[in-house]
Amino acid sequence: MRYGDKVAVDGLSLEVARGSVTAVLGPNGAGKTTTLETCEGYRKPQSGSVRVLGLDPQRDRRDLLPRIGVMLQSGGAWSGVRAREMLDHVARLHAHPLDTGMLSDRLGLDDCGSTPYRRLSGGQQQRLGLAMALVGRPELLFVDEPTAGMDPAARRTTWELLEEIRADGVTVVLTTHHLDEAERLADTVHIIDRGRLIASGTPAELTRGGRSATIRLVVTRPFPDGAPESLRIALGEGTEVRQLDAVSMLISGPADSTTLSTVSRWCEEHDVLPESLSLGQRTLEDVFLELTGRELEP
Ligand SMILES: Nc1ncnc2c1ncn2[C@@H]1O[C@H](COP(=O)(O)OP(=O)(O)OP(=O)(O)O)[C@@H](O)[C@H]1O
Repeated sequence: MRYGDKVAVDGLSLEVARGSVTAVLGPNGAGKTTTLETCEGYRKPQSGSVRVLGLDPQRDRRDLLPRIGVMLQSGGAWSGVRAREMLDHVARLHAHPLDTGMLSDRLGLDDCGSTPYRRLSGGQQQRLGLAMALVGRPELLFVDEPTAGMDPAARRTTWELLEEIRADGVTVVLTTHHLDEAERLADTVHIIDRGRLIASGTPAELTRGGRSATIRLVVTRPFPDGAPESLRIALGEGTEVRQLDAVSMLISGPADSTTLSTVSRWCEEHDVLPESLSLGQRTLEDVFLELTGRELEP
């Protein structure tokens, strides 16, 4: 997919299993929305092919639309329409809609049902978007950044709702640049960067093994000056040391037993008393860093 000279999605190839939750994870501008919009039939790829529920999203649009739910990243409602009116309107477009009262209640939209769309908070607009995508009982749900702009409570409710939807057998494809969201919700994660697929697998497969380990060191009183540099020298080539605050550091280095013992010896030599020294599991952030040399959420 290109916009003029700009190649937004480049030779990306992925499959989504029915009944699964798939996360397309990547930084801003990676091509996530373009990928979704191509699957939804809003964009025509210049090359390659897309099949959704066995149908061509462009050619078979009329047959596909009643079977999918789409939550756009923003918009999707007229600015003056009241939240509940919009949801009821979308429900009437479907043959067997869900009960809109139940959906409003479940998504915490009852309090703002008579508020015009443009006056809803970002999180409320997101929740209304999700309700609109769900009301037609889709077989397949596309959600673009489902929890962007939501407070922590609304995020949790949305995650629970998406888990319930999966339990009902609905296939979910979501985009996110939040690692915790992908780790919590997805059966399969596709990491994309600059329009290309750079890794795919279950969160466990992607974070297992690898070349690096993450060690978190928390000490009882502030580190001496130059501590990160001195620790990096002690650990040698291929190790990164990041000071998080006055008393904690994050060390990413080779996944072998000597790394931990070197850190503990360095503490002893520098009269630093560890409060905790823990070897952490690799996260999707580490995977992204390893593959691209950049951080996913700077
Ligand atoms: N309509 C457009 N015209 C020109 N360039 C575009 C257009 N839409 C997207 N792009 C460019 O294509 C690339 C991919 O954009 P896309 O919106 O698909 O990324 P994204 O991963 O969804 O990002 P975000 O997380 O910020 O939403 C970006 O470089 C973006 O600037």
